[in-house]
Amino acid sequence: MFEQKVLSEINRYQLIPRKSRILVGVSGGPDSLVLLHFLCSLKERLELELVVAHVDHMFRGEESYEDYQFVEKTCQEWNIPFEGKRINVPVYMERTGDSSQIAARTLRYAFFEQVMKKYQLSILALGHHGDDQIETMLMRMTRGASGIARAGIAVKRPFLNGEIIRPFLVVTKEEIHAYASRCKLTPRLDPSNQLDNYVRNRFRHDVLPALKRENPKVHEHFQRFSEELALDEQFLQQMTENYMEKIWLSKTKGESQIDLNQLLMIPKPLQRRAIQLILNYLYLKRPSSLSAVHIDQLSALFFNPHPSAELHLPEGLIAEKSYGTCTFRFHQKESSDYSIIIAIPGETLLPNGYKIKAQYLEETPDQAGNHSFYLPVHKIKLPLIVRNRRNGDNMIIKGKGNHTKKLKDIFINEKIPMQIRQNWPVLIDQSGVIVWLPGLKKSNLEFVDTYDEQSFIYLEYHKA
Ligand SMILES: Nc1ncnc2c1ncn2[C@@H]1O[C@H](COP(=O)(O)OP(=O)(O)OP(=O)(O)O)[C@@H](O)[C@H]1O
Repeated sequence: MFEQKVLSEINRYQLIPRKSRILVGVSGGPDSLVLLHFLCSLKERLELELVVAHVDHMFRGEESYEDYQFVEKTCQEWNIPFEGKRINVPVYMERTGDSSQIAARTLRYAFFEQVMKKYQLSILALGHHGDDQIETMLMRMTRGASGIARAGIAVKRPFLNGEIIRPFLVVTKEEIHAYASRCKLTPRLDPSNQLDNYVRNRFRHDVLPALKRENPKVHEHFQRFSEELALDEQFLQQMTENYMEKIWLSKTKGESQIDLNQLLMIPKPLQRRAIQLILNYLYLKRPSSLSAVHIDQLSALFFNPHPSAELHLPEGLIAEKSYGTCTFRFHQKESSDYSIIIAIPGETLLPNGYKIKAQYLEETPDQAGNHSFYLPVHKIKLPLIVRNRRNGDNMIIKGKGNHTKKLKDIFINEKIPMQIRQNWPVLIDQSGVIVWLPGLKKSNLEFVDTYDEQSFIYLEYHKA
């Protein structure tokens, strides 16, 4: 039974203590409308205080405003305080360059925060369910996530002074729909959920049905895997931290040093995590500019039998190995040559005072101008690297005929002054193919007009 399943999940994780003050995020769709209905049924017994928040992201004109009015009216009928906001997400996307999903999420959570403070609520309840969990985990693993990033959506996690809870992860979409029709609820349906141009929807329509045919309770196994993985990761992280005191020889702002023998002595699965912690410390507030490639490069340096070697990392960080120690220091290069791995997602600062912002996109993008670039992941070999120009550089220009052009000629045609050319960023992939001359010319690798691409990297070039 639906109710029993959800109640035992609530008890198991102690999601809703008696007298909880809860904000329910209600889009008007089946999941969150059923969640609200279900929580209302517990209201008296658990002496709950419920408030509803709804955000109209203004993606679908009047139709999305009808969702707003629907949720507002339902709350009036069910006698629950309602807080709604219409936010022009498309305008925000234009200003920040964020994808529609990231922008909508950021603004929605900001509004949730506001309402929770206003009513002094400590719990935010959301309607994610078991199918969402499977899709999320498959998408993350397909994209190559590692460590804790492979775990799915948490049943409960800290938020503000309280928690976000998701009591429906234990049930499927079908079970929610059955509850809705049993209780004669008439939720709104978001047409974007039916479209096939989001990666998530492709997993939903193509992959999920096959898994459910194999085992209708597959969501329970994914849920268990996610929870076990999160616990294992937490434990391994704690173990790694316990070793760090022995690994660090000195930690100062200018220069830090580690004991390589100590690092190589700890269990192998912890070594990678220790390197991650070292890099997090060295880069202070910049962990987003780090990628798995840097960890690979560092462990290659540490494990290399040669007693001394040097590795140049982003933002001028140099790792210098000498026998049993490795010293890290930041250094401004005298030579004007540079070569930096692009952080995805993240922002990479360039020596010419600009930056490249990169993120993965799930939906099929629109065309971009000269300061942004949509790169289908399957067309290149990661990592992406930005470097200055080298003798003999040439690229295949996007456009009629896809002809090859020397960078030298592009700079001359575009009248770029000599002294600026040397520092101009050139984006290449791992095999050295020139992908983009940011702000100047695009290669033929940019997404053109096919709608069946899997996943994109969206790059933007701005002043830092
Ligand atoms: N516009 C919104 N306003 C308020 N809460 C929202 C909104 N969009 C999503 N939520 C909350 O976040 C949860 C997950 O959102 P998501 O978009 O992944 O699910 P959904 O399939 O649209 O769910 P639903 O069937 O409730 O519309 C929803 O169940 C709901 O609790």
